[in-house]
Order: sequence, then structure tokens, then C-alpha cells
Amino acid sequence: MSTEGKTITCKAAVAWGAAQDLSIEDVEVAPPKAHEVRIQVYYTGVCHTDAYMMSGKDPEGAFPIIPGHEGAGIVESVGEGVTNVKPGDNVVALYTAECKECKFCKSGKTNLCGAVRATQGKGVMPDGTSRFKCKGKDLLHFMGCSTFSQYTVVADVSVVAITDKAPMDRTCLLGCGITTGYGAAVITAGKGGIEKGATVAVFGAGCVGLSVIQGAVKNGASKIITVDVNDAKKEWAQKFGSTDFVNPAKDLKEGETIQSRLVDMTDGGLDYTFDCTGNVHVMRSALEACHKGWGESIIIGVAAAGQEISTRPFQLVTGRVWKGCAFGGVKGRTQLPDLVDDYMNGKLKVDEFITHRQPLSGINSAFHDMHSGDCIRCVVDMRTL
Ligand SMILES: NC(=O)C1=CN([C@@H]2O[C@H](COP(=O)(O)OP(=O)(O)OC[C@H]3O[C@@H](n4cnc5c(N)ncnc54)[C@H](OP(=O)(O)O)[C@@H]3O)[C@@H](O)[C@H]2O)C=CC1
Ligand SMILES: N[C@@H](CCC(=O)N[C@@H](CSC=O)C(=O)NCC(=O)O)C(=O)O
Ligand SMILES: [Zn+2]
Ligand SMILES: [Zn+2]
Repeated sequence: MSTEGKTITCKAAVAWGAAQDLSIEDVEVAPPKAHEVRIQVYYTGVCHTDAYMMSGKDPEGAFPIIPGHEGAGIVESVGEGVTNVKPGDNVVALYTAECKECKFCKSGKTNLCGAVRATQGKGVMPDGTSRFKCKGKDLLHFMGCSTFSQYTVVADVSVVAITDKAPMDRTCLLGCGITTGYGAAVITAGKGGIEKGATVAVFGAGCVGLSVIQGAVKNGASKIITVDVNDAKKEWAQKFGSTDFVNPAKDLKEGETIQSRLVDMTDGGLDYTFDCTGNVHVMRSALEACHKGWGESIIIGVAAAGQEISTRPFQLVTGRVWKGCAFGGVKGRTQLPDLVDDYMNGKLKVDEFITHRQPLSGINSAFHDMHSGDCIRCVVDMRTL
């Protein structure tokens, strides 16, 4: 029996308040309005940014909310005026929308899109209302995705169709972590990606950092130094093509800083460094490890609310550049299908990132998994309770 136009009742993991475990609830998901898409979510990854918001530290976080933004599924129905996807399409939800019409999209300078960002940050759909209800209360949407629900509603500009040949328990990870790190290396760094022969340092070898390494390898970097406080990440980094590893908690001599060690290892500093930790002190080290005159440091990590970065302005006066990116600078609707093709053609590693799996009922365990040192990504099967 068709569910089109009807409210669907399904299970979702709800965050009722800050710093609380998620609660599996029956939620009502209203049909999509004009320019909206209702998706049956098959798989979702769990990202540190979900944990950050659930902790209550995200200035944009509010409750009750359905988190999750790294999801893949199948379009169940579409609202009036939707032309980019149709029922039955395999899709990935996009927390960085792409409308192709706004000032940002038309600029050719950024992947940030202005179409739905303001309402997305308030946890509602573009018309200012929610599609989720539980126990008579409206629930907020998260990052325009809310992939911790078996059914979700997103704006049409926040979804991309991909080939149905790609396994959704893998493509979900292209909704955030892998794309973010890879894109930072092949799109954001420099003038359209790391140049062949460049030297690179990656701070933090989680899903995002390993993806930067993957992008640096693809673009022909000559040296890729991984910096991580967890020695177990050395093997992971090598597996993705990193050439050197430094543990700043253990490997530094007296009087040495991580930046001075890296400068010594690279004849004056790196061409590119990437912060994939979210630690503002690491961000400073990453900038100061850059080569005078041209070294560029890209901030990817999300720092805790209230944190600020600092350095001596002289670092910038002498030519080092600080920049950052969301979703790696990738335009989701235009570029994600190509990344999926790369994965299908064996040119992009995705399977390798999956270290843990959980059913929807185990979603709180997925967060515990995430915080264990041996987890790169945990994929949650949304159809298994
Ligand atoms: N800008 C964007 O669009 C996006 C940003 N993010 C953000 O990127 C960051 C990284 O995400 P993810 O890869 O999933 O995170 P992980 O926690 O999996 O990886 C971070 C790694 O950095 C290590 N680390 C912690 N402190 C230091 C330090 N002082 N020096 C060196 N290494 C350190 C951690 O070690 P240990 O485990 O021992 O702590 C861990 O191995 C997060 O802040 C996340 O919120 C994620 C996706 C998109
Ligand atoms: N809402 C927070 C900032 C959180 C943040 O930086 N989000 C990243 C994506 S992290 C993904 O896992 C992002 O895309 N930022 C750009 C954006 O437009 O949201 C705050 O208010 O500080
Ligand atoms: Zn994320
Ligand atoms: Zn736009």
C-alpha cells in the first residue's frame, strides 16, 4: 500500500535533551511539502559532529531533536515541484545543500549554499516548521538531514541521487567524513587541490584525517606526515599512504614542539597542513608548521563552543595562509555522484573506514564505539532494531 501523501509512523533515535542518551521512539513523519523529499533511511554513519551537538555545546543545537547527517536511503515520495529526484532513487542526504541558484552557488568560489542554511541552523524545514512529531511534540531536524530516523524529510536541494549499484551501507559515509577529508585535499587546498610533489601534514587520523591522506595520495603528494596522539593510528595512516608518523605526546625531544619537529623534517615547513582534530591548540601548531611564504593550513575540525584560534599575526604576515572548509568544499549535487563512481571503480577507498556496525537499537553503543580508540566509523543499520 502506498504511503505517498500520508504520515508515516516509524522508529527514530531522539535526543530529548543535552548530554542524554538517545531514546528510540515512535515518531510521526509528515509527507513532504513542495520542494521537499521524504527518504527511507537505510544506513547512517555516526559522526563526532552529532556527538558535539548532543553534548549541548553546539550553539545551534536545540532539543528535542533527531540527530544524524551521514545517511543513505531510498526516496519514498516527493513534494510538488521536485525534479532532481524521484521515488525509488537511491540517495545521499546533504548537510551542505546545493541549490545552484543562490549567490554562493553561482559564485564558483565556494560549496556553501545560502538556500536553506538559515532554517537548517534553526532545526526546521525552509517553511519554518518541522515534519517530525513524537508524543504530541514537534521534534527538530538536524543539519537538514536527521538520518537517525527510519524516514526523514529533507529539502530537495539537500539530496542527491546516486547509482543504485552502490551499497548504501558504504555510500552513507560519503555524506560526511570521507568526502570532507578527501575534498579538503583535492578541492579546498591550494588552487583546486594539493599539487603533485607537495609536502603535507595531517593532524588527527580519524575518518576525516585518513580521508585527507587518501586525497593527498591521489594528488601525488611527496611526503605525508601524520600527527596523532594515538599510536594505533600509525598503522591506519600507513594503510592509506602516509609516509611518516609523529606522536606529539611521546616522540618530541626536550625543547621541541610539534611544529619545530615538522619544520625540521621538511626543510622549513610544509606546503599544506590539515587540522582534523577540532583542537584549537593543534590548529595553531598546524599553521605554524607551514612553510614561510606559501604554506597553507586548512581547518576541518569542529572546535568546542567558545574556543578561539590564535597565533602571532607575523605568521600570516610572512605568508602562511589559514583557511577552512565544510564538507571538503564538495558541491554535493554536482560532485558526489562522481565520488560514488570513483568508489565503484576502485579509485576511492570507503569500505576500509568501517570498523563497527550497529542496529538502530544499538545506536547509543555506536557513540561508545566512536569514542573508543579503535573506531574509524560505525555504520548503523536503520532497518534493524
Ligand atoms: N568541517 C567539516 O565539514 C567537518 C568536520 N568534522 C570534524 O572533524 C573532526 C575530526 O573528525 P573524525 O576524523 O571523525 O574524528 P576522530 O576523533 O575519529 O579523529 C581525530 C583523531 O585526532 C586525534 N587527536 C586528538 N587530539 C589530538 C592532538 N592534540 N594531536 C594530534 N591528534 C589528536 C584523536 O586521537 P584520540 O582518539 O586518541 O583522541 C583521533 O585519532 C571532528 O572535530 C569533527 O567534528 C567532521 C566532519 C565534517
Ligand atoms: N553549528 C556549529 C558548527 C558546526 C560545524 O562547523 N559544522 C560543519 C560541518 S561538521 C560535519 O560533521 C559545517 O558544515 N559547517 C558549515 C555550516 O554551514 O554549517 C556552530 O554553530 O558553531
Ligand atoms: Zn559529520
Ligand atoms: Zn545555493
